[in-house]
Amino acid sequence: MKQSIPITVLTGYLGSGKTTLLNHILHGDHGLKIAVIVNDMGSVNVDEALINQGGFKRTEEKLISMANGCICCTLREDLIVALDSLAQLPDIDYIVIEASGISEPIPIAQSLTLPDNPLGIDLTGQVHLDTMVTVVDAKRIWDDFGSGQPIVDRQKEIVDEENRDIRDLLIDQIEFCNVLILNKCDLLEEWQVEKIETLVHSLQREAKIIRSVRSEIALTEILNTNLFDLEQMSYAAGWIKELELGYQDHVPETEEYGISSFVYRSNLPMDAERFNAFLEKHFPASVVRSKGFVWFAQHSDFSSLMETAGNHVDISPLTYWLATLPKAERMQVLSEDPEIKERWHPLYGDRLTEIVFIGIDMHQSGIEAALDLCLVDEDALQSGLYSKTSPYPWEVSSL
Ligand SMILES: Nc1nc2c(ncn2[C@@H]2O[C@H](COP(=O)(O)OP(=O)(O)OP(=O)(O)O)[C@@H](O)[C@H]2O)c(=O)[nH]1
Repeated sequence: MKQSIPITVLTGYLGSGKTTLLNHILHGDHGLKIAVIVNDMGSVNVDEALINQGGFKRTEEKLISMANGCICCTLREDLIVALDSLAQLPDIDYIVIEASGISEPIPIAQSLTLPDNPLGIDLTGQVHLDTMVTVVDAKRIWDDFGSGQPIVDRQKEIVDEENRDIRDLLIDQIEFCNVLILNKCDLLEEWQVEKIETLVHSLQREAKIIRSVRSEIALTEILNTNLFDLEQMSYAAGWIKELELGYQDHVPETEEYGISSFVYRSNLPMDAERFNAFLEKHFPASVVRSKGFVWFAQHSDFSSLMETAGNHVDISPLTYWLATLPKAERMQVLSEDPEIKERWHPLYGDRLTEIVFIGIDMHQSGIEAALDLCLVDEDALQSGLYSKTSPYPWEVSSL
């Protein structure tokens, strides 16, 4: 008889280090054939692309991407269907689910453990929840709570459901897990990490707390741990509350916290200096997380990955545009991937800027207008009359 497949769920706030951890797992020396479900709230699943870049295809493992919603609410049924279909595959040893950064962990655990969903699919015996992991950005916790009011006092204050904010989501994610990874410890001093560890421990007494940099932890801490125990977890206050409310009554984060997302797209390139000035001087505080691919006029042969998480900005060269590859190679990829072919621009090929913004009460049109001002226009591009200077000292050979 086929054995039930264990599942590890990775939750954690936007930009905490879940994808970094997932890539660490996929490159790990565990000998497991792992299927992965990646969930992104925006309509473009950037994580999926990054995981593919990270060598996922090489391992020929199974990746299911769920975008434009959250597996704890709008995509909950899709998650159940996906797990049901993965369980039918003959050679999967393990499933890792990366939840979107705004997912609440309890409804996800519910979907995996309770047989009474509206689809009538009973996952019991096919898959089981092995470990709930929460990745926490230690720097963010420090900025949000560490230097000011103690986190436990804030928790006591949270009595009015109408006034829940992002910090409550962070607390929910901290509270409901078996393993808590305190990531980005490199961004704090030792005494600060100690303080944060104490604060987190005051909220979460059961979970194992592991400090990390770039989510580098021993994989035995989060795979096949057998730590998830439904009965024990049922004592968690939030879990009981959700159970009482029932399956359908989970309030989506969009309503609960005023979170929204949109994708900025352009077929024209960005001017690197103007884009950099936007990031450094005019980046709106309402954006909690952004992530995407940028075409820079000054670095036109390859795409760049830009991402922001809180106050941190990361921008780096990623990979050559298909349009720059030799014709035979390009035709080969295009014949295999009709989606790229469909989006192919007659002049610029697959070059495109595509950035997902997730934030709270964002002024979308204002952000779009600011980004439009960074574009190099068609005439300048055609004539080559645009600034060639860039603040990014990238060597093409490093790709
Ligand atoms: N300094 C520092 N940066 C880190 C660390 N771990 C991850 N990062 C960076 O933080 C950013 C976010 O990391 P991700 O792994 O994409 O975070 P995520 O939780 O998957 O983000 P979402 O999918 O948007 O929720 C990236 O730029 C990472 O390179 C760390 O330990 N230290």
